[in-house]
Amino acid sequence: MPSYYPLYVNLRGRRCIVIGGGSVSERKVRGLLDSGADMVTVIAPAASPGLAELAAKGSIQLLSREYQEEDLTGAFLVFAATDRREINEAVSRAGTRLGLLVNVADNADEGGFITPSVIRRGELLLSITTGGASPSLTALIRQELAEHYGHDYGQRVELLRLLRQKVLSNEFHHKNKQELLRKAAQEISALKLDNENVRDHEFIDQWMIRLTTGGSNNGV
Ligand SMILES: C[C@@]1(CC(=O)O)C2=NC(=C\c3[nH]c(c(CCC(=O)O)c3CC(=O)O)Cc3[nH]c(c(CC(=O)O)c3CCC(=O)O)/C=C3\N/C(=C\2)[C@@H](CCC(=O)O)[C@]3(C)CC(=O)O)/[C@H]1CCC(=O)O
Ligand SMILES: NC(=O)c1ccc[n+]([C@@H]2O[C@H](COP(=O)([O-])OP(=O)(O)OC[C@H]3O[C@@H](n4cnc5c(N)ncnc54)[C@H](O)[C@@H]3O)[C@@H](O)[C@H]2O)c1
Repeated sequence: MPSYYPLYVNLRGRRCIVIGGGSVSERKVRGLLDSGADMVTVIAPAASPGLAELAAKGSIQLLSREYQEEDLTGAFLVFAATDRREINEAVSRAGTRLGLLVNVADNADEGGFITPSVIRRGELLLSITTGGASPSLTALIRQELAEHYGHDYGQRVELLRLLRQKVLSNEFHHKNKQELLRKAAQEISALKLDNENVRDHEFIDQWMIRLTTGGSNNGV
């Protein structure tokens, strides 16, 4: 079994080619779009209604024909997601020869990367994999984590980003900035939040005062 190196990739401006247009392809395409990919091409003689709709909206380019090797030219990521073993294998071989990362939907070990299950809460991005051992267990764990890390985590992270910018700014002087930031993360992860709080700069200023004076945050 291979072992995997996790990383988060910025796909803006990078061509992602998906060969095959069924339900697996559609899931991968939606994952790409959710990640900010803006150059997604799907190649398949028949595409799912969802993919056709994304193409009609201009979110993806859809080429309604069979795969040819030249399709991989200029790709950054490649997904082999047809229902034909020999096509997926050919895509994987051609892509690997070109030095591209290929995901193979029906034979994980043949490809260069696998796709994890994902939870997005603003900038918080959790990903889970079992390395292909059990995609069903992966989906189950995602469900459990999604309940634990609710949608308010997006706000927590946004607030912590703003606080961190302030704490790290040149105007702010404190002997232990890292300790302050750890304390803020601990306290904000335990706090009840609503949208208003995050936009309110007074709220952040109050936090700054409380953090620097070591006061309790219960009243914020
Ligand atoms: C996480 C998720 C992300 C995504 O696809 O976006 C994902 N599979 C998901 C669901 C899912 N996939 C399958 C089932 C049916 C039940 C079952 O078979 O268990 C379910 C469950 C369901 O649908 O609920 C069938 C299946 N999957 C793969 C094979 C081929 C093989 O084993 O080689 C077959 C058999 C095909 C056949 O029957 O022939 C292969 C892969 N699937 C992966 C990812 C990669 C490893 C992930 C890991 O192990 O952690 C890997 C290795 C390669 C890759 O695709 O990158 C997404 C969950 C989304 C979510 O809910 O969050
Ligand atoms: N990795 C995963 O998460 C996962 C999950 C379930 C199934 N699978 C596997 O993924 C594969 C695809 O599953 P699906 O449910 O999306 O299948 P599907 O039957 O819904 O779709 C297959 C697609 O492949 C296209 N296709 C066939 N020949 C082609 C060619 N020569 N060039 C380009 N496109 C071609 C078809 O037009 C169709 O759009 C299967 O092998 C399945 O076993 C993977």
